[in-house]
Amino acid sequence: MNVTSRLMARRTMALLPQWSSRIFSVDLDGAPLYFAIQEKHQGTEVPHVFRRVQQYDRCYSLLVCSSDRVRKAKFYWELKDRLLRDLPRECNLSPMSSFLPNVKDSLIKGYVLKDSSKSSSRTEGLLRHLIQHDPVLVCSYLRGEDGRPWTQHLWSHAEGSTMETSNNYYVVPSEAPEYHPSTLNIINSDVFYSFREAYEVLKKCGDIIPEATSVLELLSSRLEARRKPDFPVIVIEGLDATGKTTLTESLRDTLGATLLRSPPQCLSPWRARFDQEPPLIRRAFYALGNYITAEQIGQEATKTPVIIDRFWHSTAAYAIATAVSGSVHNLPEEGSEVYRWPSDLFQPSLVVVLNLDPEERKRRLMDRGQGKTEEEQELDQNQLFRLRVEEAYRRISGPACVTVDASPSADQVLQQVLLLIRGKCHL
Ligand SMILES: Nc1ncnc2c1ncn2[C@@H]1O[C@H](COP(=O)(O)OP(=O)(O)OP(=O)(O)O)[C@@H](O)[C@H]1O
Ligand SMILES: Nc1ccn([C@@H]2O[C@H](COP(=O)(O)O)[C@@H](O)[C@H]2O)c(=O)n1
Repeated sequence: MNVTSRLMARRTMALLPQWSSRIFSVDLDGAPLYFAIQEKHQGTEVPHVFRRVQQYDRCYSLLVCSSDRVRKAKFYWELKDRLLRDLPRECNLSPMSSFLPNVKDSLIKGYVLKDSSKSSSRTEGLLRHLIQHDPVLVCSYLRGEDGRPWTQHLWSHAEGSTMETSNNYYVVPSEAPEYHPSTLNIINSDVFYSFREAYEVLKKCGDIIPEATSVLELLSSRLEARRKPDFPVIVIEGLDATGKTTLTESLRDTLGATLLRSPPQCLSPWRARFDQEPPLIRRAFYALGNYITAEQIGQEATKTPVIIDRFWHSTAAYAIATAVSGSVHNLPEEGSEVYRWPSDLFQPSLVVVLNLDPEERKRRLMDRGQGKTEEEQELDQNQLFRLRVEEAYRRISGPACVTVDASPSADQVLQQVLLLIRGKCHL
């Protein structure tokens, strides 16, 4: 190793402080399996994940690292498609992450790549290209010989050539952490707790997503002084096809109220565009939508009661449920700061969540027969995702939601919600 190469290798390591304190998590068949690394060879136990990849000839990991969080999010979002397109057919990808246990914002995402193609040249050529041009750290994993454990080798690149670091790390089993790793980065990456945080993300996107600038222009006049509304403000929440539109329109007519929604109408031209973006950008867009709706509430609630079709609960619950995989036990625990209401966002007088049996919801979706967003399809197909969204709704606090059974007739649901409104809001 010459001096430049040594420097490059050190710089690569510096990108990941406390490399050997990190835990690595690989999602195989939806369940995370953990391993750690050690500088010294102790014991011979092979982590479960490496027993599962034995049949592959070669194994690599790619972790996306960049201090520019917009670039990092975009690159990670596009990486999977790129790998699936360019890698040999015999390669298999699984989501992977690395984190410092219980350290917020320490999560780094990536993939484990298992390769059983005849030759390593195509895969390694692609990996070399990636570390030269993109914010990615590559490691290869080698099966130990003579009873020695697997080793991890970090790749670095200098002066036109790629090399593996000479100091190897031994791969060892690790306990599952107390909290699911994806909960570490939710705050201000998936859920935004202030106008400023969400605004900053869209501002940084301006040069790569021109639509972000148009959205920001709509926001420039916001943040007028907030005053307590004269009339009650009631939010109706629930999964798609639970009856929100039907109920909010009936409430509007019965109460002589103004009906608003989040995201507001003025964001419609850009919604489909932001739905294609990675969670960091997509969620910032929806978060800002709530602030625009809050502005409209401020104006309307001086004149009439206001009914809102979706608001903050939707933004936070879907974002949390998407960030975390697997069962509801992987969600941040009840009472976690992840479920708190943003301190600068208007708080409605009442939030009602419509709850519906999954089979009846499916029936209503079929009857309606409209196209579905990817997230709606996911809700349909993935019952764990649906359970996570419902549980996240329930855990959000300040204001908490009141659950109403949406299975009776539309009129019965309306009467039930009117009772709640009259009890809580003295209408
Ligand atoms: N209480 C009810 N009983 C039976 N059918 C209902 C009831 N409420 C609504 N529906 C029907 O279910 C379908 C979905 O209702 P609606 O569009 O109001 O749901 P939604 O929650 O607004 O959906 P989305 O979030 O996807 O817009 C519609 O066809 C509607 O007529
Ligand atoms: N305040 C909101 C409203 C919606 N979302 C996201 O949109 C999807 C559901 O919207 P529908 O128009 O289909 O009802 C859902 O996937 C949410 O992610 C949001 O984030 N915030």
